[in-house]
Amino acid sequence: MAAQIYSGEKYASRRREISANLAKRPEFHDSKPLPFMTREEKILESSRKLTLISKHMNEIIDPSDKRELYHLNCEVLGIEGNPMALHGDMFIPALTAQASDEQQEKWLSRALRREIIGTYAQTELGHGTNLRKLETIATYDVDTQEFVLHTPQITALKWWPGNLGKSSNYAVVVALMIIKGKNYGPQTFMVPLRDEKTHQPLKGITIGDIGPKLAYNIVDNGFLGFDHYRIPRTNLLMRHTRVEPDGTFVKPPHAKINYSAMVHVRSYMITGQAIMLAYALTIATRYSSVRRQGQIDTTQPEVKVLEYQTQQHRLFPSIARAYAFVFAGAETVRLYERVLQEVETGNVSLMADLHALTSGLKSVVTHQTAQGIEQARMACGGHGYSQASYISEIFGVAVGGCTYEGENLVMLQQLARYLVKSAGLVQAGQSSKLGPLVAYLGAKSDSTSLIDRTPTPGFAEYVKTFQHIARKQTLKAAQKLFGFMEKGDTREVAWNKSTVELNRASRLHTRLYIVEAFVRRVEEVADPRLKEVLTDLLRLHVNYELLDVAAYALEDGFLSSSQLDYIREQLYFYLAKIRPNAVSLVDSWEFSDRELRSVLGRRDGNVYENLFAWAKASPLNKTDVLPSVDKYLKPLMESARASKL
Ligand SMILES: CCCCCCCC/C=C\CCC/C=C/C(=O)SCCNC(=O)CCNC(=O)[C@H](O)C(C)(C)COP(=O)(O)OP(=O)(O)OC[C@H]1O[C@@H](n2cnc3c(N)ncnc32)[C@H](O)[C@@H]1OP(=O)(O)O
Ligand SMILES: Cc1cc2nc3c(=O)[nH]c(=O)nc-3n(C[C@H](O)[C@H](O)[C@H](O)COP(=O)(O)OP(=O)(O)OC[C@H]3O[C@@H](n4cnc5c(N)ncnc54)[C@H](O)[C@@H]3O)c2cc1C
Repeated sequence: MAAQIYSGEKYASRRREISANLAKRPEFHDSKPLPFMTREEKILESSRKLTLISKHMNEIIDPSDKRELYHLNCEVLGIEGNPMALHGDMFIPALTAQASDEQQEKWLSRALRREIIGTYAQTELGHGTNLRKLETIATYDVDTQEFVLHTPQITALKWWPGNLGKSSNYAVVVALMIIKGKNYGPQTFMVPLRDEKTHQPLKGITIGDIGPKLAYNIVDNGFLGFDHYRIPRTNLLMRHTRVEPDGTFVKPPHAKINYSAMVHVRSYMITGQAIMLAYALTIATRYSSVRRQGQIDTTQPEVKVLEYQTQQHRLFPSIARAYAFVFAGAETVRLYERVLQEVETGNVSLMADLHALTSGLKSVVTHQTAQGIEQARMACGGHGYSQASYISEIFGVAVGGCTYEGENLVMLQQLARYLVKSAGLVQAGQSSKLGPLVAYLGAKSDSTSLIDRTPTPGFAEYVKTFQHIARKQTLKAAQKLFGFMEKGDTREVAWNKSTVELNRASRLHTRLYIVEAFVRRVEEVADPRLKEVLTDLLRLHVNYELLDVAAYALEDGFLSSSQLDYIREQLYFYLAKIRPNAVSLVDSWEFSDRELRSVLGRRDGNVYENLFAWAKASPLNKTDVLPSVDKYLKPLMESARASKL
């Protein structure tokens, strides 16, 4: 099963080897539990381990293999980030996709050798979503052939970029490019921030950390201001866009080609989110198979809480989603790598499809992941609320994904633009022009769903039902938009009046895609035992997801209430059928205890002993009487006692 999750036996077994190697190297392990450390201690500890990784990486992994590096980072550094998180996630991808060969020789090679540390500085105090209204300006000075970076007002301060505050000495900065008074929109520049030897900020740069956040606090998200700060013309990233010495602008082959670093993260983060969801479910499912509370048969001992149907309903659909997301994530990464290669040859034809797909997936997956993690926390009762479970940190890190790389409701609208165009083609009788991701929009629905109308409905009946729902909602939302426009609204006003419906269409389209990705993967599985378990999980998935969106199919009679009853019964049947395999389904992700960092979710199942040992190690228990008691509580009690006398 691990080979299914990790798209092949090779990587699955490499993960095991890497974990086994690290188990023998105590210097790579957390020196104490992360929840017992201050933010400063965590950053120090993470930097220590980062240095070890840089020194010994070649002995443990193939550093050219992104996935091996990712696993090494998960084991050693964990999810709370590290001082070079953005260096790998965005700085290097931005240089790879946007720097010219010459620029890559100068900077990318140094970045890859970790001679310099960089980040991606785009968002500002006043603007994150609307990139065209960024306020940092890069004005071209033809005389000196330099760009002058400037922060004209407080809202123009860069704000949020990861590792900008304290760790990075370079950044890929996004600024509005002005040449001879003309605004050429957001462009990307390579900008030195700190002296390479002293790490002091360079003259003209104001820089610092933005303070603690909900989670992800090892990362020093930062602020950055420029005071007429000059960089050479050749620091504009010029793989696709160019500015000649005389200020002539040479257009890229696609207007949004500079957004590639964002598309990179959106493509990879689907897998990252699946893994965080699986972390939380591993903890909650293991704990639920140890925790005993209450009885189902009063003549029998107390049961494991995993026997309760409600507990299964709380956890198992999310287990299925974690599998579905990791399968969908593998597809997005493949498409991203393909588009990256094609763009290199000047072919930008798939950029719009990739952008639409990743915009929808990032939104739906992060939202459902956060929901699933929070349910997993609640499924652990009181102990879920303790940081010993580590689920609150997993939640905090994962839920950030709803905001970063494009606020979810905004990104759903990006997909909606694509769907509306596709609906326009259908309306114009040009369905043959629809791309493969939306070809279903041009098909005709059956009059009713065939679920429960054939002896054993296959996945095709479910897929058709999801297609019917997504198609109906897309065409309806597009019609609403077109209707407002016909009545005289501008497109923008009409759009704003239709966005709740349009975003619904985007979600339904994306959920259909996720179901199809799951079906595609299960169909490929050859091993019959594995296929049976995955088929059960997929059946749970399709029934659960369909119930969740059934209102759309009930309202036009595509599904009847008796079919809905059938779907509910199927769901309950598969909850029970999956129960014996539930622990194996989460164990198949093969997370080591070190990677999971959860006292509650350890493989040995000794929950109570482990919790007690953890509590005893809490910094508060170092002494029996705290200074706060000596200083305040004792005098308070003493004076209360004295006044009674
Ligand atoms: C196993 C590995 C796991 C790895 C896991 C990694 C986890 C990493 C963890 C943590 C890292 C966190 C790092 C976070 C970083 C950041 O947050 S960086 C900042 C991100 N910011 C955003 O995402 C901003 C969102 N806003 C936008 O993207 C844009 O403003 C916009 C909303 C897309 C609008 O852009 P713009 O105003 O320029 O657009 P318009 O002029 O209106 O044009 C819209 C048309 O452009 C098309 N478009 C937009 N983007 C793209 C694209 N990228 N590619 C192709 N086409 C694009 C869009 O479709 C419209 O086309 P149309 O007119 O034909 O409809
Ligand atoms: C953990 C984390 C890490 C980050 N790392 C980085 C980084 O490394 N580099 C970087 O540059 N940035 C980074 N960011 C910033 C992040 O990309 C932005 O916060 C994000 O893109 C959202 O933009 P915003 O903050 O401007 O939200 P806003 O756009 O102000 O959103 C506020 C509300 O307005 C709504 N809204 C906005 N526009 C529209 C619209 N057109 N239609 C309808 N509703 C709208 C949103 O849906 C939301 O409900 C990070 C953020 C976080 C949380």
